Amino acid sequence: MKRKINSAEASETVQADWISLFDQTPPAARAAVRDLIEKQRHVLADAFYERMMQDTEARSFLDNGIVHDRLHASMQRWLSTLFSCETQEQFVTAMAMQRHVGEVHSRVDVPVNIVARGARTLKNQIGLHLAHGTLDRNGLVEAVMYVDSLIDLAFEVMSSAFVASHERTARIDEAYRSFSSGQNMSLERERQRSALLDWENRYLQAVMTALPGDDLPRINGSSFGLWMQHKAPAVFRGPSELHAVRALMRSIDDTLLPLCAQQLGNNPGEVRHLLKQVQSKVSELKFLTESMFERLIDLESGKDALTQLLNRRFLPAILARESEIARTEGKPFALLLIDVDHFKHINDEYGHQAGDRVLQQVAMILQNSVRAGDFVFRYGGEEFLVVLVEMSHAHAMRVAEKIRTRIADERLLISNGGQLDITVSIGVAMHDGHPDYQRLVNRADNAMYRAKQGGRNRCEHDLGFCTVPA
Ligand SMILES: Nc1nc2c(ncn2[C@@H]2O[C@H](COP(=O)(O)OP(=O)(O)OP(=O)(O)O)[C@@H](O)[C@H]2O)c(=O)[nH]1
Repeated sequence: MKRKINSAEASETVQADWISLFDQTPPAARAAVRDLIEKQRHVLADAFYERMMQDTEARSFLDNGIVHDRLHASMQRWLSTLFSCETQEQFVTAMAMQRHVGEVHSRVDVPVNIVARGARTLKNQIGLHLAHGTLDRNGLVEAVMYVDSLIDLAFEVMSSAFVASHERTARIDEAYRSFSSGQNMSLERERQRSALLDWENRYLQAVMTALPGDDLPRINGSSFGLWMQHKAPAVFRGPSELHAVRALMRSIDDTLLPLCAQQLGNNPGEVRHLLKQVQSKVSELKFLTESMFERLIDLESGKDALTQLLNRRFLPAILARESEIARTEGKPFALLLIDVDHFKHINDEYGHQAGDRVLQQVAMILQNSVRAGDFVFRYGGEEFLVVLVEMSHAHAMRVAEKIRTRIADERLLISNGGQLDITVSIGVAMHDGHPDYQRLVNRADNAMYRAKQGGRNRCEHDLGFCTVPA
């Protein structure tokens, strides 16, 4: 098990590095830097912001009067605090300041690369000022190295606080998401269906009874609208449909309702026309909402709706865990990537429904060909992925071959009592100790591709760096 370094140990290392930097840098060089910073901190802060404002990415975080004024003062404070450290106590205070800055950056979501760019800018600016000062060549080198190392130390502390805070936020976000989506989603779907219907009815009633210029009920303020704006982003994790839902609601509220209100009592023909437009937008809203809920319900259950196999959602977690077991307990695993041959032809010749039935039967054969501890996924349209746990290469090849022959021998049923012979191509890859599981999937994919190239209805393998005998 990899031992994690805790933050106390990490800050001890930074402190030890600072002490040795302090000891190695002659007092004259440190004093020259400290004096320069005290005299020029305003100029340095100016130059820093001027440079960062030229940067499109950075500008979006700084382009605001209050932020600019406050940050300008904090930048000067930051420079003074960091470069005036003479005692260990002052250094501890300076490092606490770096942690605080890292946490603020995480809350504001300033990307680390922008902070690194800022650090580089500052080093540059201070270096230029030093170069124009009175230090001799040696003194200049010592002072520049001191500035670089001290800013690097500050950046290191800032980054580790940033990462820790980001991880905390991500965990909380994830917990909130699971909590939100863990609620009964089928029930929530019903609730939102009826909330939308309820708004539609209220709107229709208002159109019948309201007088010209009266306000019509806005969809954004309805129970459906509020749920979509505030809860849906956490539940659906921001799929593109959600943007479309919001755009539709905006166009109803901002365009159609005001036009409709103007025409009430004046122009019944125009009101009818607008009503139809609202109804068509509501139909789109219903469709989008249904498809978001449907996808979520499938995903949450971890099951593929057609085959009842695992969907891809848990694949990264399962492969990461199996890689860990293989690494720590020496229990290798194998991956099979199985692709139905000429599946497009089956769809074209016998129809999509027949294709679906074939996929269901292949899924059943796969489930019945592996042990209870193995994992079977629907990986893509007509692609399946099997994780064979605690498996030698020779054994994995035997399982692959068994699956291939079973599928080739079985007559699959399609509608109207028809039967079909199909074959599959299989790529086998053994876990070879590489920690990146995507590489393992790619290797199985390459082997499967070779099986296709080699004439289909066959198994090919990829051993990677594995030394297991075949
Ligand atoms: N019936 C059905 N068809 C699907 C599903 N998912 C994907 N497909 C179809 O599967 C077909 C895959 O075709 P291709 O990728 O060309 O592969 P192929 O015809 O199997 O050819 P080879 O893999 O080269 O042997 C496409 O026509 C997809 O539309 C599904 O859920 N049901």
